[in-house]
Amino acid sequence: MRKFLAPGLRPSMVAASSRGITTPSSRVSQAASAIAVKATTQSPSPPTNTDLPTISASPDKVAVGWDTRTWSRFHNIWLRDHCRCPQCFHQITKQRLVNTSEIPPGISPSKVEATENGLLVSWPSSQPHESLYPWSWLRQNSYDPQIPDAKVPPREKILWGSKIMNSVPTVTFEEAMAEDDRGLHKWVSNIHRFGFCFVSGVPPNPEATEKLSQRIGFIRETQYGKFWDFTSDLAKGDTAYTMLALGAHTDNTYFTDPCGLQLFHLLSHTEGSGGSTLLVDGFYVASILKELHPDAYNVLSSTPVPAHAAGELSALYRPSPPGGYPVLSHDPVTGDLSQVRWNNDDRSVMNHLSPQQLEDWYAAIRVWHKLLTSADSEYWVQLGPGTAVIVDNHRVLHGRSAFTGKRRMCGAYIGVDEYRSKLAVLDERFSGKAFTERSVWSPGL
Ligand SMILES: C[N+](C)(C)CCCC[C@H](N)C(=O)O
Ligand SMILES: O=C(O)CCC(=O)C(=O)O
Repeated sequence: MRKFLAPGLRPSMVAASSRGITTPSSRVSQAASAIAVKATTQSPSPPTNTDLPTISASPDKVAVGWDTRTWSRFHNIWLRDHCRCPQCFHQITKQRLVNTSEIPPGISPSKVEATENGLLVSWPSSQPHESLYPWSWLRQNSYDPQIPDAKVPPREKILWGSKIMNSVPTVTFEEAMAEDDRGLHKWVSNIHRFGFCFVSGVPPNPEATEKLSQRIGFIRETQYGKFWDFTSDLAKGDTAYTMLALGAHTDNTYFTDPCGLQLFHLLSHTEGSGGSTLLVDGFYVASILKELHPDAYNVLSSTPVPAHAAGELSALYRPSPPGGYPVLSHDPVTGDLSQVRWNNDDRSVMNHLSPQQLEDWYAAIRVWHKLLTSADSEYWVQLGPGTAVIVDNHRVLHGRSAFTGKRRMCGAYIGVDEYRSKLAVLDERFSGKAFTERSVWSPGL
């Protein structure tokens, strides 16, 4: 099979062989080995489907040619660090065993070979060591360059405004509780896609509601307790325990790690009216803000906002660092919006900005608030016994109208990592392929 060098690679110190490339275990002078490889000038024929990828070794990298246009380059140290053999990677715990700091910085394979099962790399050492990397795993984890179409596609999010009322995501209590977890997968998939989901047919009691909450993950205990069952008696030092209206907000802005999900189930409301529930898709509103008011979007994405929970003498919560976090946070890798944090009632004194920053921030939150409270953004719904709603507290804001009478609400927080873990586990199980055990090559490990 013809050998050719990856674009941008110098004739490497390799001796081509029929099935692989044998590199001297220690570095030899360039002149002595460059003749070992005849750099081809013709454009190489693209590997057909039956062909194995083409490989090429340079002093510090191994290149893999997927086709004539797509080459990936992997640092030798990266390859050695990512060996997944039983000596280097615990096959059950999926934890790295190799001591990365002991990998020689200038490590170079003694041999690299394209095999049916993947890239086979032999490492020079007192005990010969071989690493095999499946082709699909290498392509999926290619970083030089990134190969987007090889990656697991991200789950779709559907952004919504008030018109969501015409087709609200719902599962039944029976589905969510079913032991085969298919209904649970449907429930958490809806939460991820829409940022909220109703559950109908919930027995109107706290016990069933708590069991429902625990289907996703263990309940996150806070200063408000574990599973909460509350009314307007200021049992806790927070306006949620009053009859006051609450504007669209996300909870726990005073925590470093705001809860991931919040479940609400209105158990009863007698001798009065009001108390409607407000839902707003913060990602939808942020997308409009970004489009129409990019400067304001940037201000809300970069200005830290301090917050506190100080209503209980036994607790005084502030996030770490105390300056807080911006209203809009982004994934540092993809740049995508990752979290909305907004609770104007729980915001602390703004004493950390310059006069200009302060003016810019107030102007930005004015625009933000206008969009949040527009008829196009707000989805109002009257909850009642039997219908619970769960909300992605990192995306969807919630609130309520003022009310009179006796109103009893119960629910719980679930941590964001518990929620994301459950979704990932259910995605594994219901991915369509037979899933018996998690592979050391599972995406993202
Ligand atoms: C949910 N529960 C009634 C227990 C507490 C509500 C706490 C609300 C708080 N102001 C926040 O935004 O986090
Ligand atoms: O009472 C309600 O309907 C919602 C209360 C609330 O916003 C909260 O607990 O965070």
